[in-house]
Amino acid sequence: MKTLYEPAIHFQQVSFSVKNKTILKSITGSIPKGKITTLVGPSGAGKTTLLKMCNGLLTPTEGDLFIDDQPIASYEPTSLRRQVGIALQAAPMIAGSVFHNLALPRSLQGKTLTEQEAIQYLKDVGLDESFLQRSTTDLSGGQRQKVSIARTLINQSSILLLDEITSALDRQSVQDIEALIITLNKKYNVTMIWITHNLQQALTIGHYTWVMMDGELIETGQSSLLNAPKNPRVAEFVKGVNA
Ligand SMILES: Nc1ncnc2c1ncn2[C@@H]1O[C@H](COP(=O)(O)OP(=O)(O)OP(=O)(O)O)[C@@H](O)[C@H]1O
Repeated sequence: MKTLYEPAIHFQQVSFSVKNKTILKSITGSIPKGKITTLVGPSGAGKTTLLKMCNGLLTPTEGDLFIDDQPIASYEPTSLRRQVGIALQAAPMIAGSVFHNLALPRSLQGKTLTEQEAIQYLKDVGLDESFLQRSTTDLSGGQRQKVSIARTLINQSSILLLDEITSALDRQSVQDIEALIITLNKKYNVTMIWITHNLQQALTIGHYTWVMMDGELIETGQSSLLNAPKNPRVAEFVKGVNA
């Protein structure tokens, strides 16, 4: 398939069914390399299921998925998880210090993270070195999300999956995380897929947007498509959200 941009991820007629229920229906499309693609659609549309395909947490029941032009099945699972990082709304952490959590991805590979490196990663996400020894249980929601994002940087992932990472945050923290994601995208050229229910966020943060409905990919294009959708199903969805 010819695309105008280099794809980081390509879905070729990807379907996913579980217990006779079809959750994803023949998804075909490409996620552009180095850009932010926002993924929107009503609750239950299949957004998280699609995201989980991208780092091997779920496997298509039909169709093919390619990362950097290679079939996803050809990747060794742990190296795939390193290459494709994920940050979730709940920003799950293990009990202990921020440093302990940052060092975890390295220690899983039998490697160490120095304090100096950890401080640099904290700086990348706008936290100073005093956070290094803080307990993760004492962090605010926004700070937790920043640590969770810093943890994904440690693997130097080329693709980052973001699932509703600002949904539980106050307005200031939402703005901080949005600015952080834009900065990191530019600095490290990371391909990002960001699921959001906030259409304004999808529009302003995304370079590109995918719209899903009932397990189908019903529209893709530059995020400005959300301003004046030509597809009547997208128009109805946007109108419903903004009502
Ligand atoms: N393991 C499973 N078994 C059965 N049904 C599932 C399973 N996983 C997901 N589903 C169903 O598939 C549909 C899509 O779920 P998914 O979480 O991908 O949607 P979503 O668009 O991310 O929704 P939301 O915006 O509410 O998070 C939903 O109807 C969900 O209940």
